[in-house]
Amino acid sequence: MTNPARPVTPLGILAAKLEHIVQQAQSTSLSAPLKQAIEEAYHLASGLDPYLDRCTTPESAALAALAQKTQQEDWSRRFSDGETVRQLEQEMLSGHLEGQVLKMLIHMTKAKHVLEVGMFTGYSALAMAEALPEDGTLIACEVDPYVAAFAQQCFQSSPHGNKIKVAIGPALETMQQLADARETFDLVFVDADKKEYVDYFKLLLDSSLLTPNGFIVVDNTLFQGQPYLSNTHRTANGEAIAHFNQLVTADPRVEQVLLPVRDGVTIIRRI
Ligand SMILES: C[S@@+](CC[C@H](N)C(=O)[O-])C[C@H]1O[C@@H](n2cnc3c(N)ncnc32)[C@H](O)[C@@H]1O
Repeated sequence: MTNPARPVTPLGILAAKLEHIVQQAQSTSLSAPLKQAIEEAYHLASGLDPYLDRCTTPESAALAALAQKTQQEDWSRRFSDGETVRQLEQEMLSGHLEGQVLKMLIHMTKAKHVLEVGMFTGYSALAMAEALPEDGTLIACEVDPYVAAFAQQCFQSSPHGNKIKVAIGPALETMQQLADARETFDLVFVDADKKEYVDYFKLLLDSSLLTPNGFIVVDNTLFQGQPYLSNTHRTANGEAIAHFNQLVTADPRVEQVLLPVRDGVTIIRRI
């Protein structure tokens, strides 16, 4: 049994709101041109994601299977039964478009050593591993042992799974241990606790974890639109991302671009 994912991106939320408005507008006395304009706005918003998917190289069979397995899992039950340490949800998975963006970034930068901060069921980790050379490595930080085991099982069915090493524990501790061990990474993908994003960023820039020409790629930097909406609409995570975005923008050590891919992806380069 699969459950439909709820919209968690600015575009997905906009499309869902417009769908609701289209339905409400049917039973009102709005003029026909206004009803048509509302419907056109809905199609403009709701058609984009499926079109991006269709125009993007399909995901591998291993990634498709991992996504399906994630969708079929009863995450609320796992949490209430005490199997996961926090409430996880299928919407955490990055997915086809973002996975392909990450793969392209690995190819374009010729990264060989990658660090992932926040793995969940391993979709982005496996997508990046698929783009790494045979001797490439990826260390994935994940605090939840249940989901770490879930991901490791999925990695076994891919020829690229052996490039991935999972570090179970709080990401900041793992990152500090890696820094102390003088490990370095060409690309770091940040996708764990939104309230810790500032700390991940500071540690990456203040240590030698990032190679001199390395890149930091950060997920959810549009956080459902909350950073650019009035702060009365912000959750604690939305507030944390708004603060993170401000901090990065003001940091003279880096240049960055925020791309409206899924829930926002920021690419950061140390200058
Ligand atoms: C949004 S999900 C990651 C999604 C994944 N990158 C993907 O693309 O499918 C965030 C993950 O970070 C983990 N996490 C949250 N806080 C963490 C922390 N302090 N240290 C390590 N992992 C953490 C959560 O357990 C969750 O699995």
